[in-house]
Amino acid sequence: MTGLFISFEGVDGVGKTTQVERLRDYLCGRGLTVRTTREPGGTPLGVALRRLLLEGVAKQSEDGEDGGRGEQSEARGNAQSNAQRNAQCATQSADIAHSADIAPRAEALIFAADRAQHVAEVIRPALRRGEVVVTDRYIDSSLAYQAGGRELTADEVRSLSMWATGDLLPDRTYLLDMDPRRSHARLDHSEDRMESAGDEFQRRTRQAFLDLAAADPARFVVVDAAESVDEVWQTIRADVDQLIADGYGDSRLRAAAGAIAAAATPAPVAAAPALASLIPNSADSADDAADPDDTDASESRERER
Ligand SMILES: Nc1ncnc2c1ncn2[C@@H]1O[C@H](COP(=O)(O)OP(=O)(O)OP(=O)(O)O)[C@@H](O)[C@H]1O
Ligand SMILES: Cc1cn([C@H]2C[C@H](O)[C@@H](COP(=O)(O)O)O2)c(=O)[nH]c1=O
Repeated sequence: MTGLFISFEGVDGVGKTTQVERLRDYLCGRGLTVRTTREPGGTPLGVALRRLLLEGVAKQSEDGEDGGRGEQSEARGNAQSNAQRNAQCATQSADIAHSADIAPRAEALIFAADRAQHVAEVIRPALRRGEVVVTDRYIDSSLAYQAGGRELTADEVRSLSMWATGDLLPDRTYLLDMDPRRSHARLDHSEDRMESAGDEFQRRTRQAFLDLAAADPARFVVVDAAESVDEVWQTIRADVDQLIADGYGDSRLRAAAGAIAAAATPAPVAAAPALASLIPNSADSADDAADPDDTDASESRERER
């Protein structure tokens, strides 16, 4: 039996984390097991990768010093000898003291590595247990930021991510959309490496998200994130109620559809069985999500995009 896989997407500060928490509380309150998680950083490996991606790597001066960040001695030694080699061969090398910290392709690979670990360690096991997985960012962030923002090709980034995940896509993606200049103003921390990529980068990223949503209306729901927290939540809640009532997920979710209808309807006792009877029986289609290492697994979530 499969669980239900939901992702939240959007540019920085649109309110994803806020709505992930609302959805978790709502579904937990109805007796479902909900696993909330995020990218990058949903696993111990991911936490280390997140630090690299958001804080960047220490710049090396020509004499090999690491700018005071105290990197591990082995890494420093390697970089130092590179710096020395560069100094001897100045015509063929960039000045590493002033080079960009992470190249776009390297960045895409690190996000994909984070996602591969995340799917293997957290998402697939939870879906196999029939849980609801709610992730704060997933593959569409790579398509929007690394393809839209950094201007790698969408095909490259998609192939990389689909390989990393064994083609696992969410059942539903909520795209919280608003002008990044306004959403960034909501942030109460200093900008990280991605957030400080510039207005034009953020504009391209937002547009890429909107293009992705337009191309896959069955998976995406676009929500106006400039509305209040409550208004945004009401839109999501209405959709998730419908999603569950329509029969996504396993029998526990179908049972929950009755509970949700009961909570929302003044005459719940009569309404719940009627709703349950509308939900298709998915006993023969529901199975494990596809696993790159499990050739017998269902392909219900393996959708080519
Ligand atoms: N609809 C809203 N209206 C006004 N403020 C909001 C709204 N939603 C969230 N906020 C506030 O905006 C800030 C950012 O919200 P949140 O952390 O949920 O965004 P996010 O999209 O997860 O950000 P990030 O991309 O940096 O992880 C928080 O202070 C939050 O309370
Ligand atoms: C998954 C993913 C994320 N990003 C970017 C988007 C954000 O700027 C940061 C993550 O920070 P948050 O506070 O957790 O939102 O990383 C990306 O560029 N590509 C990705 O695949």
